Amino acid sequence: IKDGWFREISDMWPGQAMILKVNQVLHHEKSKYQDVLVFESSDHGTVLVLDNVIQCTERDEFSYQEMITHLAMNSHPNPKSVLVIGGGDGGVLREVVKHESVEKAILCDIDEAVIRVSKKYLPGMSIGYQHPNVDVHIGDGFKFLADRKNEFDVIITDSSDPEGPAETLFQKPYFELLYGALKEGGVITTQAENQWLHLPLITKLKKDCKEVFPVAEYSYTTIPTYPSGQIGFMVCCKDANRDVKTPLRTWSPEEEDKLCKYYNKEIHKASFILPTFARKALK
Ligand SMILES: NCCCN[C@H]1CC[C@H](N)CC1
Repeated sequence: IKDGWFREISDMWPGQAMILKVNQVLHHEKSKYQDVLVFESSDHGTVLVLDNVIQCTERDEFSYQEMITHLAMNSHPNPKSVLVIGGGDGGVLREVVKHESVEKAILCDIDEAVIRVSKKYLPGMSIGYQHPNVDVHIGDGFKFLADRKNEFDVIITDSSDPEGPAETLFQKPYFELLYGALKEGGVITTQAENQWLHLPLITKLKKDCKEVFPVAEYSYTTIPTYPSGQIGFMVCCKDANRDVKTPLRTWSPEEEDKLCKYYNKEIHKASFILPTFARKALK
């Protein structure tokens, strides 16, 4: 932070940077895995930063948390057991428990510091931890999945970027673990980066997913404070006949307005419509 501004400079988005005005730093520590920073911004609420990369801001986190969750949950007929890998801020859990069908939701994040700090400084997201059907596991998602077979209806990988603790969550062996941990008809979503910045990575990601899952589609949402203002998801299903681009289950318009600020059944479908340059690369 210099002259009251935070700059998100990284070689993952060369030559550009999001810059946010800082009112005050609330917390800063070196955890076992990464640098953890929380600051009060002038216009985006409280901001969580890991290794100098913006993870979420109170102003726009709902876009990402709702889409990565409901794209998966509404592509499953009756999701009862759900696993979140990463997601330490609690926002995805908050979205998962909006579905009454959920009997058990487990969150597995490698870094206890992110959970501890989110509970203290991000109450609007960490509210997800308060639900009675939620269990928290501190550990490497890769190891957690290794001995879980045929257990989950939905697995959401809410990860940071490939540079850092989440590196293995973008590789094919991880998708094979996900496949094994899913029950029949299971659905996954993963954080799948930005089509303007990471198209080669997304192309490889989709190729790897298609070698493991019969259905694998890229979807994206708009989110002002992520690099280039949007982020994508890989949506995969074990059932070759499942059309993940159309929600299987929908809330009524009134319920949609009550439950979500971004996700709705139209944007579920629209999120898979890609610009030609991305559609060609991801064919
Ligand atoms: N629950 C928030 C997870 C954060 N997701 C990522 C953070 C880093 C970004 N460059 C990409 C999304």
